Amino acid sequence: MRVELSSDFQKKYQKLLGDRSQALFAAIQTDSQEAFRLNPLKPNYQNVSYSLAKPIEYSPIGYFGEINGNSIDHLSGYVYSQEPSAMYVTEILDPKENERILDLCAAPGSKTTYIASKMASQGLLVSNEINTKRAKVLSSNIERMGISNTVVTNNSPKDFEKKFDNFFDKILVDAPCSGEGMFRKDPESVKYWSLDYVDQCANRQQHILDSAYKLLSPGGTLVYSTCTFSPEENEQNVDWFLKKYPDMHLEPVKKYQGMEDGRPAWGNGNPELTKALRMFPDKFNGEGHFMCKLVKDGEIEETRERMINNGVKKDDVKFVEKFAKANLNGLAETSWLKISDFLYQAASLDNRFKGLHILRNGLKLGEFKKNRFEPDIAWILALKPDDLKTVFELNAEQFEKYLHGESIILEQRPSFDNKWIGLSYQGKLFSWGRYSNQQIKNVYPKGLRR
Ligand SMILES: C[S@@+](CC[C@H](N)C(=O)[O-])C[C@H]1O[C@@H](n2cnc3c(N)ncnc32)[C@H](O)[C@@H]1O
Repeated sequence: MRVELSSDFQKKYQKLLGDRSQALFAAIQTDSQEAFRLNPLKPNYQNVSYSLAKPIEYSPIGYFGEINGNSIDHLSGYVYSQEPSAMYVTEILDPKENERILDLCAAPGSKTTYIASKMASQGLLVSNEINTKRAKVLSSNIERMGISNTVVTNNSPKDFEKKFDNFFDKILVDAPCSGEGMFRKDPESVKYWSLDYVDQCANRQQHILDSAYKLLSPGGTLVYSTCTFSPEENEQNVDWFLKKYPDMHLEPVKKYQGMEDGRPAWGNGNPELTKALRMFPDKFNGEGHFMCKLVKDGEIEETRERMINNGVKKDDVKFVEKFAKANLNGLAETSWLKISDFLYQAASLDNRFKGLHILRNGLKLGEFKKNRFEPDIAWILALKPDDLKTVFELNAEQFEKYLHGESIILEQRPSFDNKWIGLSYQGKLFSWGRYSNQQIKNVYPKGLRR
């Protein structure tokens, strides 16, 4: 599909880029780059049905290629579709186990799920999204990838300021932007573009950056990224930020083939801006992006958590222990949290979260029903086959049926008789099944059925 570039856009970039602008406009008319990531949180995570012949050099888990949203690899959270340029943002952030990380503009979750996969279920990741509909998509992507150390919130960045000042070791601001770098991937986005829209985006980004500064610990790292070319939203905003907050400085980032320096001339002549990074699709094998790493002076300080009561009663524990004894090979020590009838393996019991709109705190384990406990899909997606007493491998026909919402009738009496079993296809756990009388009842959530 041809991307209709407006004359304002063309004039602007002819002025900024001179002759090179023609190469950029031509690149915008070519096909976008498809790529995907593997998920190291899963057992045998490289065992996928997609070709790994074209690795992305700057991402140890990234590959060129297209994936199918209905494949078992996708449904079981073994793969995540992400265009290649965007992958480098998380590599720059360099998340580590046991850090406290905030992703302020996180939906639909491609960078957050990458961050979590590098944290190996340790530490705390807060994934925030201001838009409620998008926050729900974020939450379900986090669930699919089997992530347990994340609190998903649906708030404005400002809402965090009072309670989380100087709290986070690392913050990602993957800002809402004018999206010029995504024109060829999403030609519809051209319709929203105007010179005024760029200015509005730049202004909104400054507000988000103001919040991010307050939430960042001394010694902490802030990664700022956009998928747009405009100087106003990139170099000019970074220059504005550095001037407003003199205890912040830019750190250089490694540049691979086709990645370019930020442009001082586009940011009031600030020479530091060469440390930022640009990707233009005429030189780089991915969509248009800008990213940079900003560090706050000082040392990271330990902050004590202020714990809340987890709401779990003695009887609740009994029900869960009974469930685990019948269906699991043990129950790990964990921080439980009960919210109404739902039980979570909490990512955080810190009372700083009080007052925020939380969609998910850690791993949703299940629900207390009358005199019993029923496990949630999120739990199975985070479990490994060895954690379960019974894993039942479906054949292709059974798998299709189960995805449609049908129950599975077994021809013979199986060797197990416990009620809650893990269902796998091609060796990948993707759902619970409820067994009784030679039948596996369908408990695949209605919203996920195909
Ligand atoms: C570029 S997208 C984030 C993409 C995401 N990081 C990912 O990798 O999947 C920017 C997000 O910022 C959100 N947003 C819009 N206005 C915002 C605001 N004022 N403050 C914070 N986030 C905002 C949008 O809803 C959108 O989901």
